[in-house]
Amino acid sequence: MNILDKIVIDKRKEVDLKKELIPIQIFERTPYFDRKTISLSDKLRSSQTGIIAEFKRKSPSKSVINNTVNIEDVAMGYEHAGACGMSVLTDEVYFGGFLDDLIIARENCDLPLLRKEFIIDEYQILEAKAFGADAILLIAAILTKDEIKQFSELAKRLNLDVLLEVHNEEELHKSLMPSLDMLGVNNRNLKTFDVSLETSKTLSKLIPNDFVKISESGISSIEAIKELKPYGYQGFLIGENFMKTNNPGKSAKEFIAELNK
Ligand SMILES: O=P(O)(O)OC[C@@H](O)[C@@H](O)c1c[nH]c2ccccc12
Repeated sequence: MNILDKIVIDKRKEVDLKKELIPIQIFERTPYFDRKTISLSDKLRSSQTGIIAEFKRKSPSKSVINNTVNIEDVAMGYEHAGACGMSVLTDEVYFGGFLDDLIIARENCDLPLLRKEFIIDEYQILEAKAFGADAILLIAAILTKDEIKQFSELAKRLNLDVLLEVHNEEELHKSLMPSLDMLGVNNRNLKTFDVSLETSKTLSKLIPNDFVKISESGISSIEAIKELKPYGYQGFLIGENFMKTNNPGKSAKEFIAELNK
């Protein structure tokens, strides 16, 4: 069994338990549920740099990345740095994140927030809205075509943007549909952890231009971004490169300033 299969099995158990503890109707009565969201895809379309900076404490491929910084400081730091959006990992077991991180980020910055989660149930989409997210991630590798359609249409009804993540041609073909806003190519294979920017380059020409294209993972230099831009990428999702430093906001600021030169 690969790591992705394992994550999905654990996630199913987690979501089933949560559903018993906190019924879905509670989310509809929370203050953020009717909040006017900020569109990440719109911001990326008009951005020069397109950096989506991620808050990630640990990962299955790297174990601990940063256990000391707090999310308040990082959310403020990423906004001050000029990031276009912020991605918040909410999976606890494998990535050391919490759903509360989303609320804390929401209270400390006005960036569009992407809930980075292994979404396998509509419940998690309502939860994302209640906890202040502006966008959700859907991972093609763990969803059927029907699920992608059903989940993305629900997200649209809640005014959440949808980022659909693919890693190969087959996943891309089953996923293209109008209810998606952004198409993300993950340079990291979630089953083997191999990272290659070539994945973004090869898949770019198969993504129609009505979707905002995002290159995800393994981006650690200005050169990488300059290399990817000609392939039509408008968004760049960067986690570890910022989070491995003791001041992720500061390193994002330096990176974005360099990119703007
Ligand atoms: O830390 P990196 O290599 O810059 O990667 C960030 C982000 O792309 C990565 O965390 C990610 C992309 N897709 C995911 C799906 C689930 C969990 C994590 C991810």
